[in-house]
Amino acid sequence: MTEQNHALADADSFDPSASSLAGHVDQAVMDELLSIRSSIDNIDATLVYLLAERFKATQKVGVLKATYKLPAGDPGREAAQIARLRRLAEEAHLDPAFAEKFLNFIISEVIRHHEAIAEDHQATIAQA
Ligand SMILES: O=C(O)C(=O)C[C@]1(C(=O)O)C=C[C@@H](O)C=C1
Repeated sequence: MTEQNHALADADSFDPSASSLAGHVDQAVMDELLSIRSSIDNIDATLVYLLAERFKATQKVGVLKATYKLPAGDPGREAAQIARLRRLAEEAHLDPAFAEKFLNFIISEVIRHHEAIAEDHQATIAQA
């Protein structure tokens, strides 16, 4: 999404019928598109809630790891989880390469958070 589109799509004023196609396609086609998009809207909202819950859990892991000076990353856990999610993706007819890329993207952000938590923890200890 471009900066300009981002400004237009303010979360508080979400217009489910917003579209650059408005006025350019047949109304019946537009109605069908909007009907499908209502499911996409629910799924995207669910994804945000799911990710928020996941980051709440990994935040706790970050604090635990910082407290006990454990490394941010756990390659053994990552490999096991990636293999599992690739299998689940195949069963669900989702591209397993995409599932792996998506998980790696999330995990790299989690590791960044873990490192920041560990730095804060060390700074707090140094001050005491
Ligand atoms: O389970 C952990 O140890 C985590 O830190 C969480 C998590 C993840 O986001 O799934 C992140 C980093 C690790 O490399 C492995 C897994």
